Amino acid sequence: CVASPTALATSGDSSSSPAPMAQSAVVDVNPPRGTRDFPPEEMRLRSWLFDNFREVSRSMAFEEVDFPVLESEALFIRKAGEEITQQLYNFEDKGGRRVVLRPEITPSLARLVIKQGKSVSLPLKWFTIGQCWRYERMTRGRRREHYQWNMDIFGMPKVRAEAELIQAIVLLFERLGITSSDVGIRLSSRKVLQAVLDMYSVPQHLFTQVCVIVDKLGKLSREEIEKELISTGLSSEAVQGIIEVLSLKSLDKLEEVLGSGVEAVADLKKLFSFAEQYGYADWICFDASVVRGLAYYTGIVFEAFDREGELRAICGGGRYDRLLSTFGTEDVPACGFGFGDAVIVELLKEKGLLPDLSRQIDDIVFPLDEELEGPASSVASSLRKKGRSVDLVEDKRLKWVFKHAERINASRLILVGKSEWERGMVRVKILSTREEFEVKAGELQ
Ligand SMILES: CC(=O)Nc1cnc2ccccc2c1
Repeated sequence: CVASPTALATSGDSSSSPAPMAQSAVVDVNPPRGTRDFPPEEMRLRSWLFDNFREVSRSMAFEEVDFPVLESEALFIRKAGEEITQQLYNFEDKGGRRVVLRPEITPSLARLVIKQGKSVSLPLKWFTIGQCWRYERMTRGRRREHYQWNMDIFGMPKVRAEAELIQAIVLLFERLGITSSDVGIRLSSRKVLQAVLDMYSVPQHLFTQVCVIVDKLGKLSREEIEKELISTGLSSEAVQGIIEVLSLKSLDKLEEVLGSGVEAVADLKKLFSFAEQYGYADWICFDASVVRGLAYYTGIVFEAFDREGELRAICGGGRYDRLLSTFGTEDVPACGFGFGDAVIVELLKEKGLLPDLSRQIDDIVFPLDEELEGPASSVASSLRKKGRSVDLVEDKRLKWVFKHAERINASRLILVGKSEWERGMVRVKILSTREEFEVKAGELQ
């Protein structure tokens, strides 16, 4: 049966306060659970943040790309037990296709690289800012969508790619006023874990599962981690060996344990020497416990965190040299990061670094009476063609117009009055100096 209007009005979650009980019910005006609206003020902050993402991407000579938010589910079916693949926002469309709202962007990037195949020359440096989704059980009450800035390099096998991506992250933080005493970037390599598993002759097929489990260090207790590792079939020596190596915080100690000439150590040393040359050495530190939670990473991995507070991950990424072969084609070395829109804003709030983003309009054009609405249109139109932002206001009292001018921080008020217009003039009021004068309408700019 069709829900009665009252049922409609009261449906939805408790946080959506239903409109007062009118005869015909109002739909639930809140967005779906876990999603956000962006009214003008929030949208100005989001645009400011995204413009900074874009500016850094431009300065690094990355090209912008984009993809559908809707993707085939097949792109995200992975067996490593990652949280992200256990919370797919998936469904069957009307054509019976298994589709998802994408939980991340890297697989779409890889899909496009494969699709473009031989027609693109490597290396590719691509970026995008896109909405990602997850379907969490109501319990957690966490957000089900966020926007991510992704920067990825395809076809650059050496550590230069990681060095470039870390510079992009540091440039972004510096643009926002965040310093290396606010935020650090922890880095390591999954080849460290690979070397440890080899030491204990752990079969290769367990590698990604072990990575996903070890990534929970800091979220789960050490006992829980050990239990999960044992349950994948690791010997307790291997488990102890892993935990011991992952607690290392110095490259030299790592070299002692793994032996010299290990690829992981060479890569990381190279990256640290690059960091000196780029000038971001004081932002980064080696931390063997960094593995990141995505199954496809194969090499260096990194994440930025706030040095105070609960050490939240602000962004993270790494090398994924073998993702394309999981889609059935030959591998292209790749490296990238994702930078979410939520934690960074929390951090900026805590640091008092949120910018003042009030509205800023150049001109208000206001006809002083109805018969001047036509002339006011031509005045507004010619100013707009000259690139001015113009708010054309009518049917208001002058008192309201002055208040409105203040609210939107207009620079000028252009009054179109009968006597002036008959002489081909308009009255201009500069709102900052209160200066007022007449100008020939045709000469206004
Ligand atoms: C802090 C936050 O909103 N995180 C968040 C929110 N939505 C997501 C959706 C997909 C993947 C990761 C996500 C992460």
